[in-house]
Amino acid sequence: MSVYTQLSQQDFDQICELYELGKLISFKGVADGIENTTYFFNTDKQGIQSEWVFTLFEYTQPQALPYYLELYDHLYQQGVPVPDPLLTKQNTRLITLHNKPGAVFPKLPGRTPNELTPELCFQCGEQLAKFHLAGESYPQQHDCPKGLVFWQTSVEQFNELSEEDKSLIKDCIQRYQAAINGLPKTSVHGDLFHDNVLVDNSKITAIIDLFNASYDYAVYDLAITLNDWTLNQTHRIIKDRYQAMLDGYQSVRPLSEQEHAALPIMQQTSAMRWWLSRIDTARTFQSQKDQDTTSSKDPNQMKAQLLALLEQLG
Ligand SMILES: Nc1ncnc2c1ncn2[C@@H]1O[C@H](COP(=O)(O)OP(=O)(O)OP(=O)(O)O)[C@@H](O)[C@H]1O
Ligand SMILES: N[C@@H](CCO)C(=O)O
Repeated sequence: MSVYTQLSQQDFDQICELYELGKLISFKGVADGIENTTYFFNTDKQGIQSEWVFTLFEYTQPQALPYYLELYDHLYQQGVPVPDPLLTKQNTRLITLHNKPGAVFPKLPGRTPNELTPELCFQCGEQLAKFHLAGESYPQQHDCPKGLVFWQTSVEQFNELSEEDKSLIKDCIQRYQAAINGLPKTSVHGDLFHDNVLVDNSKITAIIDLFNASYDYAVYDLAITLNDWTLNQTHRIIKDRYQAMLDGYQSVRPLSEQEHAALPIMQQTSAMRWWLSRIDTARTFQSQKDQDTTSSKDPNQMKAQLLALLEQLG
């Protein structure tokens, strides 16, 4: 479920007016995604029909939105295939609707990939490395709200965690802290799971959902991506996919020796990070939404991933 706020024809007429998009043809809510309300809508301006995406931000911290939207634009200008958020007549990228911030993006071609072939993993690695290189010149820096401080606090506070879970997490945090000194940082996507990529004709056409982006370690971002794209259902590494993603990444941005050495602990950190943030999301849903929470993802999958990665990577 990803339509938390029901939008009407009047809302879309207002959006068309604010962005000078011409006449509304149709609109429909999008059933993917978790955190935001997403709609597709079509317009006609002087006979030219266009497709758009409207996102109403339900949970993203409003003060961080300019950072994300300008990052989209920065990456787009450098040739990374992200949708460039539209400017309104007033030259802003954000509008307010139902007392919440919202933005319009061009609807890019393609669909979430069904099959993560080694060829697609190679392309994803290439695109991520291009993202990291382009991200180096982005002037704004933003810490990930789901970073070290969040891990340290939530491991103490979440009563969903057993004592054994807590020591597993604390051990992971310690090893992360020992590995990071001197690792290069850049603007990272932070959530390049395969459902944040669109594919058309076996080619990646878009990278979407930059709302977990931050200034962070490039190799940590690669680890997040590897964990989603190159592990099987029981969290075992699928070697040809894993190697293909690393090759694709390094064809654009070779990893340093230190980054290579840090990769296993970064993969474990990624599993730990999503374990904690999935618990956090489930808590937020329970406290703020009187509705079906089945769309929030299972935190225990990430605990299992962490355990499997510890077994495989040491
Ligand atoms: N610019 C775009 N072009 C085409 N489709 C898009 C675009 N942006 C979003 N979508 C579609 O809308 C869906 C939901 O978008 P998005 O992933 O941003 O939502 P979300 O609620 O933030 O998701 P998440 O759970 O990953 O945080 C995507 O899976 C994709 O199908
Ligand atoms: N990709 C994340 C959801 C991000 O909103 C997860 O699998 O938990």
